[in-house]
Amino acid sequence: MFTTDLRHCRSLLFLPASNPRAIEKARSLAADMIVLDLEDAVKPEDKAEARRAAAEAARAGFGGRPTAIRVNATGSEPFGEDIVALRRGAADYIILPKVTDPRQLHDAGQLTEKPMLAMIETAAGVLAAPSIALGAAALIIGTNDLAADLGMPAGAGREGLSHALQTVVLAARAAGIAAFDGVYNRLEDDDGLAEECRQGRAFGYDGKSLIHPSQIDTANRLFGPSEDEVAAAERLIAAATGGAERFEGRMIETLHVDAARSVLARARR
Ligand SMILES: CC(C)(COP(=O)(O)OP(=O)(O)OC[C@H]1O[C@@H](n2cnc3c(N)ncnc32)[C@H](O)[C@@H]1OP(=O)(O)O)[C@@H](O)C(=O)NCCC(=O)NCCSC(=O)C[C@H](O)C(=O)O
Ligand SMILES: [Mg+2]
Repeated sequence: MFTTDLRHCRSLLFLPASNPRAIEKARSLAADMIVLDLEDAVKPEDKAEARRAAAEAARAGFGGRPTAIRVNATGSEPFGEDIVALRRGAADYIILPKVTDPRQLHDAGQLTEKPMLAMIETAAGVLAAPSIALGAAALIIGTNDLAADLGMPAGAGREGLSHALQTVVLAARAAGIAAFDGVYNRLEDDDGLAEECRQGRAFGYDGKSLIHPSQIDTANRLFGPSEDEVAAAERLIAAATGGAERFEGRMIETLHVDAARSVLARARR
């Protein structure tokens, strides 16, 4: 299931690899990527068993959907065992958390054959994002850790993260890779989740990290092109004759035709 183009992924469902019920449940869920977590969702005493369970779950697969394993951060005690144990396993991707320097990806790459997604979760990571992106298959912003690293008070909202949110997308696009938004923690606030998905998409993110099955439909709907967008793209392509021209009261050029074709390609996937 390996592909280097992850821009079609709208929903990345994280689950603790130490939770067998969640693993079982994930097999029937419509997330575009399943992420088995070994890092912050797993207690220290459960790390070894979670590593074993993640390898087994990836081997069994998730109905052909891409599977990633988030290992513990480089420099942490379990990191070495994680990366070595999983290097030839069945997971399609490794997710490296708290990347602050491109050398971490390079060094981890000596220990695994898997393509790696890098999580940007600290001020240092944001500032190094353009060079980190050059060695990654995608970037994921870790908004919880980042808010903590920046010293933002609990419940501060995302305004203070806007520079980082934009920087991560810029870095990903400059490197030609996908960018994924962070998680939304409030499990029972569907409107808040939808608002954050719309905001993430407006920033240019391809999809969102998720923590609960109830969040999948919203992310898939809001990160995929809507029916209105598809219809508008079809009208634009049918009307365009090349060069600058008037279309439905606005100026369009070749780049708008290319963008409309991308919308249709994304809708097809
Ligand atoms: C957040 C949770 C701890 C909530 O758990 P709980 O209240 O027990 O959930 P429910 O009772 O509503 O669950 C109903 C059923 O759904 C299954 N379930 C729950 N979550 C998941 C999931 N993520 N994937 C698959 N299935 C899931 C339950 O097993 C129930 O099934 P059943 O028993 O058969 O009915 C919990 O949702 C959870 O653990 N979520 C994931 C947490 C996680 O992975 N965290 C790491 C990623 S967060 C991140 O990356 C932050 C980043 O690092 C940053 O810094 O920002
Ligand atoms: Mg984190």
